[in-house]
Amino acid sequence: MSAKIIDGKALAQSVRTGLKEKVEQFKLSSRAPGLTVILVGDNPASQVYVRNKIKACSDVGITSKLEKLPAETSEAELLALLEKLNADDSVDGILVQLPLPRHINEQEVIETIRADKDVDGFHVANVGSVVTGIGGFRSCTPYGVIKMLESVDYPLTGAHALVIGRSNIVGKPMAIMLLEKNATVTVAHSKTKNLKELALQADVIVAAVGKEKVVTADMVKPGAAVIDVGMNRNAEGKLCGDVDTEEVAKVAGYISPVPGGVGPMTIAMLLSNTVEAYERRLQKISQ
Ligand SMILES: Nc1nc2c(c(=O)[nH]1)N[C@@H](CN(C=O)c1ccc(C(=O)N[C@@H](CCC(=O)O)C(=O)O)cc1)CN2
Repeated sequence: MSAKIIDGKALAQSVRTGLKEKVEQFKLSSRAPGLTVILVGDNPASQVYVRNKIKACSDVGITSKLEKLPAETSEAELLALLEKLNADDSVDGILVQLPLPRHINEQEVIETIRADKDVDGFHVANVGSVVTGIGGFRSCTPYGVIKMLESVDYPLTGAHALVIGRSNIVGKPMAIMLLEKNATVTVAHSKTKNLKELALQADVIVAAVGKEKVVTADMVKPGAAVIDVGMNRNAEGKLCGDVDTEEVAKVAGYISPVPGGVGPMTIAMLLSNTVEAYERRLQKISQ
């Protein structure tokens, strides 16, 4: 068997085209949606991701602003900036690029962003809303994974899904979103003893560990959908995911590669959340 590729780059482009049309309509009667991105310090990967987010905003017509702060910025200074942005009516979405320098408490920062401007979907109120099924912004990476599975009409109802990794921004919300789609979900992590046994039972595997070749061909049930969320560098310094893509593709039914899979979808779903934040705010104002 040779797996079908779930092309995140192409899917992200089609999401962005849809958003662009929406934003053009908004601009005819009102203003464009606005996103402020905050980057603290000079982490090279974060600089690339932030640049890509700003460019993606511009491509779909979202007004974006980048607040670049030095690595020595204190937590109090960052929180004060967030309070200012929370109160600014021209700002629909706020995003603080992670990771933050070690002296800043990430959770404190996330909780300071107004939940209705938290387009990353990391605020505890948004996580809680998604868990209870009452709405809220969805964390962009797992939201992108769901869109990728839906794009190939993967039947999630009754499927056994294995999420490998339990981070707050990917693993845990991923499990909830798969559950919402009526999958039977298992979450594996660094203390899981029988990973291979669990993986062989799975119809869907989402690998979000941050370690090369955590998922190998001998762990995959023939025909399974394998979504790679890892972002690692191999021995040659080349970007790779958590899945041994070349070998797993011989067994799986669907596979999403790194690069060109979940990464572009993370940015597309950020744009989608920003547009949603804008629409919700307009609705509130007109009520
Ligand atoms: N505030 C946030 N911080 C971080 C998030 C997030 O969703 N919100 N996620 C990651 C980084 N990230 C977005 O910020 C991100 C990572 C990777 C990609 C991507 O498109 N990757 C490309 C490859 C890029 C390359 O060549 O280096 C791909 O997979 O094709 C997009 C977004 C942590 N921080």
